[in-house]
Amino acid sequence: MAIIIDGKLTATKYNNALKDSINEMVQKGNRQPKLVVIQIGSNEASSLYIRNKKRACENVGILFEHKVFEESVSESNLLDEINKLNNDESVDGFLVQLPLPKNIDEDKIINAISPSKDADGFCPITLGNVVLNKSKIFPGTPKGIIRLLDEYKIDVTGKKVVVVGRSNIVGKPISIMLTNLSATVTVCHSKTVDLKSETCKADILIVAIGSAKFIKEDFVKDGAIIIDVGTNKVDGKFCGDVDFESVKEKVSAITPVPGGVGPMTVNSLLENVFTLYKEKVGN
Ligand SMILES: Nc1nc(=O)c2c([nH]1)NC[C@@H]1CN(c3ccc(C(=O)N[C@@H](CCC(=O)O)C(=O)O)cc3)C=[N+]21
Repeated sequence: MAIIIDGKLTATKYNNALKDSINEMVQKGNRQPKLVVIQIGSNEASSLYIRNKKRACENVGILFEHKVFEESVSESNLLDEINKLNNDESVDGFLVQLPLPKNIDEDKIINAISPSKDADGFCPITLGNVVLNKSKIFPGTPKGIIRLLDEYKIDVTGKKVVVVGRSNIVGKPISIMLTNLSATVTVCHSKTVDLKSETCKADILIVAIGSAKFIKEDFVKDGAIIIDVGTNKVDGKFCGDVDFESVKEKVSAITPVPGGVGPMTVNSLLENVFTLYKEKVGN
């Protein structure tokens, strides 16, 4: 039976350490850090994730503001709001919850976020610095995955890592961050010719495609480590991109859904806010 990599426990541990660091800053007379989350429309999954972010912020002592816009909001109104937040000194970081309505250009919105306020780590300057291995801010899910591997003493140096999915927020940045950590990384996607032959070579398999239980036992190598980024809802219950029941006897370690990567994503967001905050208030 595989080791279950406990993201919930690990996130709680890091959140508690962060809470202490924030407390220390406030004891020294600094203001509290502040995060603003912009939501457009009322997508059910987004509302749930935002609730989790809010709860986590309140637990560690980060002020949280939730700004909700109608589904019909114009791109220019949204850009005005982003501009206001870029210039609001009481705000350390903000993010625009994805996905956005079809009439809004996601690139344009993310591009408008100042790198000094980029809590998600999605803006082009931040991602450029990630590529160059000189960033202090990282996209939440990739950062959370690397922390989780570290917590479980899984050294990636020289390991064969296969990433399935090439999104801007998970697949691409995690493949670059692991390359910077000296892993040998293969990125697979919908046009990969023989996916199974690639995933079966992985010492560490990271799956971020958003397709419920897509990876079955015949896609994994004996003893592999599986990181499941998927958060799919099936019959009202969360499940990952990996068929947990199918692979669990074959692999050496696996992240569950829920309770795996998700809570680490939220912890990383809070860490990013604290990093941005320290750059503003000093140490
Ligand atoms: N601008 C932006 N930034 C994001 O960081 C962002 C986004 N858009 N759009 C959607 C994805 C998805 N995401 C998750 C956050 C928390 C959980 C999470 O807390 N998951 C729990 C399950 C939920 C629960 O049980 O409460 C878990 O896996 O244990 C999952 C996924 C952030 N995302």
